[in-house]
Amino acid sequence: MNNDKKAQFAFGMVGLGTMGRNLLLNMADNGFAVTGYDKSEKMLQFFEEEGKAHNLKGFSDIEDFVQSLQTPRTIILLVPAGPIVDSVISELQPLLTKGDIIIDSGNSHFTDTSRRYLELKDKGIHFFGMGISGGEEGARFGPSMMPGGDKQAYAHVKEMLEAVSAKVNGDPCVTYIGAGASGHFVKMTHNGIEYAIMQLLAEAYEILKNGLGYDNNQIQQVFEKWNNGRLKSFLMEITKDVFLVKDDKTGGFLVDVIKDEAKSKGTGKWTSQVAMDIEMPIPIIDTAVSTRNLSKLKKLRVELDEAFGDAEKMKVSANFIDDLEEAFYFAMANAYAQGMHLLWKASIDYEYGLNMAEIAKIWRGGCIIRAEFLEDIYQAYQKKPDLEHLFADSGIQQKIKQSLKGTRNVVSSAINAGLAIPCFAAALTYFDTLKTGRMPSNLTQAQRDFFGAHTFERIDCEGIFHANWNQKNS
Ligand SMILES: NC(=O)C1=CN([C@@H]2O[C@H](COP(=O)(O)OP(=O)(O)OC[C@H]3O[C@@H](n4cnc5c(N)ncnc54)[C@H](OP(=O)(O)O)[C@@H]3O)[C@@H](O)[C@H]2O)C=CC1
Ligand SMILES: O=C(CO)[C@H](O)[C@H](O)COP(=O)(O)O
Repeated sequence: MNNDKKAQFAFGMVGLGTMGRNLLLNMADNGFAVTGYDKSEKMLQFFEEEGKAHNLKGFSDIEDFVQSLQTPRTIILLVPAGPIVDSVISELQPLLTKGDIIIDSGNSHFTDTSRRYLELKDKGIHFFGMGISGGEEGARFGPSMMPGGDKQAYAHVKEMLEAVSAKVNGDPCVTYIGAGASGHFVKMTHNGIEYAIMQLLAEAYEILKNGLGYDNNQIQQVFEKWNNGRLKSFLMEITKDVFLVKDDKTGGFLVDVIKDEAKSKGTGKWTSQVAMDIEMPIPIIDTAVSTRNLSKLKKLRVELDEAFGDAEKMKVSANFIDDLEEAFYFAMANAYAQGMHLLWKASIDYEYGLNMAEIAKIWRGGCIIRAEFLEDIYQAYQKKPDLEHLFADSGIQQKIKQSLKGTRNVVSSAINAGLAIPCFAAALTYFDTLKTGRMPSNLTQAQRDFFGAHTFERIDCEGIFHANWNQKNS
């Protein structure tokens, strides 16, 4: 796109909160003339602060906003997910022209996106569900973006999205994800992985603090060291920095005065719900969601803490921190593997046609789950694009094998001490189950047939069987 074309106002933003405001400025910085609309007074404030310095226009009337844009218009929505998205679309729709594009970049549920995609397709409007990740900073200086929708319409937005996205080795952290709601499905899964990694970091903190008795400075140093190695990631980086921040009110560390109840907006829960629907096991993500819910049971936890007593200090060997690094690597790898496995299955079930290597590639930069390990994931799926599970890759297998001893030591030591490490434990039990050639599920099948005549299959011949299990007295 030449500069004259970029200077034509064809891109608009609805919602100028944390994400919309920053993405709009990012687009303007990249030479795109952009128009913003927000129903609140934020709009006027925003354009007073930023309007003069950039190629920006702002409107508080939605009709003026739409009319200010040249066709085909591209309108990005960064408003809260849910009914507000529907209400904005119904306000916009009569004002639009066939061929215009709406991109919903909020964290919408992918089933809402499928519905909106079909409703707008009927009206000649291209609808993209585009996950965006990177928070405030990412939106401003380079997020990772996951657009799904009409492939031909993508050509209209490709250059702009590539320009504003984060870059890794010069490659943009955005790609066409696939048909329909695939963009939002992939973003939802990204957030599921985000929940899992955040919980693993919290459990590492628990082990260091309550298992080993480390103070915040020592904990900070461990995370800092890890962030200089193979565990390097955005979440590790911000976590190490959390332990540096002092509280103005008490003079102590801020982290120590934060209430231990973790909130959530729902994307992690959706990941688990969908995984159950399509029968894909993602127990680390499920456990991370449940653990946030457990954290909310503060009153009950305090009561039971008094009844059952504290965890013990861990009795550990000299190289325990190295074991913990291995355990973190192992559990983190399992969390990414489960997320990728979910995407692999969703791609088949929903006919998304996902390119797993490309997804790993655009997650290497800009997004919340960006991590050194994504380079390994990218390489594995590049080598074998239809890889069912990350652990079927021989390179990954080597690394997992090397981290197993330390993982078993950490998980068993923590469990023996009575420390809660639900996601580390879920990672290990998931792995141990996945590598079990013959599970005890034959017994489950026998029980189902016993009480409900649900039938079973045999290992020695084809067919469906039912047995008379009431033979004890015969
Ligand atoms: N914050 C983050 O780190 C990330 C957020 N997201 C997703 O992006 C979306 C936006 O998030 P975020 O920017 O944080 O949210 P904010 O609440 O900061 O911003 C949303 C903006 O939309 C405005 N708005 C609400 N209703 C309307 C309407 N009917 N017409 C026009 N404007 C409206 C709000 O105005 P008012 O405040 O007056 O209601 C507000 O200015 C959400 O879906 C979120 O889940 C995705 C990735 C990261
Ligand atoms: O999408 C995001 C990052 O990728 C958001 O920050 C996300 O909404 C955070 O989720 P939650 O509030 O449930 O922790």
